[in-house]
Order: sequence, then structure tokens, then C-alpha cells
Amino acid sequence: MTHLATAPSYDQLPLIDLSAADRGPQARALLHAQLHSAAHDVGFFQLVGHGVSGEETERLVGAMRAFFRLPEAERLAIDNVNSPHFRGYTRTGDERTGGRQDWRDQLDIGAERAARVPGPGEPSYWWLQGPNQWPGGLPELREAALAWIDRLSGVAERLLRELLTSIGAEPGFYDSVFGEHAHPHLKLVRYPGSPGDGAGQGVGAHKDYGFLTLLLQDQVGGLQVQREDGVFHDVPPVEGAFVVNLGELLEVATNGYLVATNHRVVSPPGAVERFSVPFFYNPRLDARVEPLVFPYASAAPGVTDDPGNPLFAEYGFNELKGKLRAHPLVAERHHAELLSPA
Ligand SMILES: O=C(O)CCC(=O)C(=O)O
Ligand SMILES: [Fe+2]
Repeated sequence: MTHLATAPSYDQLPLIDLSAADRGPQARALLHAQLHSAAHDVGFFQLVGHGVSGEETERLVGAMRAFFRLPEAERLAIDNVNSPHFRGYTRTGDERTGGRQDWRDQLDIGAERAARVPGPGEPSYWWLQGPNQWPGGLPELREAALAWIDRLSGVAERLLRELLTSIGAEPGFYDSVFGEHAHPHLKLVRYPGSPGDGAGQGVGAHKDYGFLTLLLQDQVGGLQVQREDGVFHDVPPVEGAFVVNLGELLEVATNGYLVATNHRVVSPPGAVERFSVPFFYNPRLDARVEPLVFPYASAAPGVTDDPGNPLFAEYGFNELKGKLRAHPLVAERHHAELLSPA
């Protein structure tokens, strides 16, 4: 891969058109060159040509807005503190990132499966599997959210295959860690304006735990990504595009050739609300991510060494690490035995 010696532009992220994969060998080769560069150099890009229609998006966004309009008591009836599986509603102020309070409320939704309580000697991450909590009287929310998980799993699967191809790997290298036991995750998120504490931490700087995140954001803005210069740069909303970022497992898989990028959300000003829907394309909880075989492996710098954030190749442990950190009330109520002594 040759890189032109121009200074990177920080005003916009690379724009990737997934539909180019179906427009003949030349268009596909250009797509691969762009994807390779976006994933290797930035770890973040805007995705268009993904095939998800405006109507599908409207259905999800409409149901999300209806959820956040419910009286607080109805949202709190499905508080995630009730769920040892970290599913349900987190009220504003109950979530932590980087040890500090985030200023957003959200509904966490995963694949709809029966609880699997880990038996003696079984990995504790099986706690992450379990039923969702749904609000009463809003059946369209369940329908739209589960449809979105299916739909975006398909888009992410296609994107991952093109991404692996773009760096010279077998497109199906990780097929076996997904499949019907994959562990996708969806958040419906509201940032209810500024907390007025001067910190403006909508959500603090973090990396996502899995392979790929496909984020739908509204037109308010506030998402920022840490670029090569170390500075957090705004990610201006692009109508109809998903913001895609690489998660920690792709960093582990490629020994740091691809990077999971730090990102955060600055609270909207005053009483302005911002809505977003991150979709996390995650493998099975018990998937152990094997090192990717690809021609740039020898050029890989190794994974980020941060004692405060160890990266686990066995996916369930990587997600559990994050959930225990982000949701201390759930952790203390249901999983005190998993918390390391302070
Ligand atoms: O709301 C956003 O724009 C980003 C949210 C995010 O990064 C996350 O929940 O992991
Ligand atoms: Fe994130």
C-alpha cells in the first residue's frame, strides 16, 4: 500500500461507499484501497451505499423517540439494575466512562435469548446472555430494534468481508466466530443537553469492545474521534451515513495493524437533545479471536498496552470488562464477586 505524502484532513472522515463492491473490479479495487487506508490510518469512517433505507431508519428512530417520551416511571420499570445481563434502561447519571459520570440515558438491547447462568468453572461472561427488558405498550420498539439488529448484522458482515479483503486476508477468516450465536448489541441513546458542570461528558473517551460499530447519529453533532495528532476532532453528521469505527477485537486480531480508535461525545449545549443509535457487531461470547493471517502481519506494531484497559482475545471477557466498568450499580447488585477489590 502506498501512501501519498499529503497531510491528513481532519475536517471530515473518509467516506466509504459499500455499494462499490458490486460495481465491477475497478470500483471494487478502489473501494479496497480506500477501506485499507481508512481502517489502518484512521480507524473511523463514514459509510454510505449500505442499502438501509430511509423508511427502515425512520421506523427505528420513531420508536426510539416514543420510548424517550414515555413517563420516567415507565422507563425506570425496565431499569437495567433489575437485570444481571446488563439489559434495559440506564437513567442519566448512572453510567461511568473513564471513572466519571456520563450524561446520557439509554436502552441496552441484545440478541433475544434465554439467560445462561454460568455454572461452577464456567466463564463469568455468560451473564451477558439473557432476555431484554421491553417497555409495556410499545410493541413497535421491540420489532424495530430486533429488525435493526438483523439488518445491521448483515451490513456489518458484508463490510467486514470487504475490509478483510482490502488488507489481503481471506474474507471469511472470522466467519466461524459469528453465525447464529453471535452477540450483537444495540443502544438507543439520548444526550439530554448539558449537565452544567463544565465537563460536558456526554460519554467519556473509550474504545468499543468488538469488531465493528455502525453508528446512526442525528444532525446535532458532538461525536469526536481522536486522530493521529492525538487531538479529538469533531465528526460532523452526514445525512444517510453510518459512522463506522473499529473495535478492540480487530486491533487484537491484526496485532495493532488496525486500531480501535478512542472516541467520545461532548454534551449538546443547553437543553438541546441529541439522539444516537450505536450498533455493535460482536462475535460469540466464547469466541477466541485468532491472529489474522494477512500480508501486513509483520508490519503490525502490537496492540495498545494500557494497564487500565487490558484487551482480551476471548470476546466475552472483553465485553464483561467494559460492562462492569460502565454500570457500577448493576455490577454491585448482581456481580459483586466479579469486582476486584479497590
Ligand atoms: O452516541 C454516539 O455518538 C457514540 C456513542 C458511543 O460511542 C458508544 O456508546 O459506544
Ligand atoms: Fe463507542
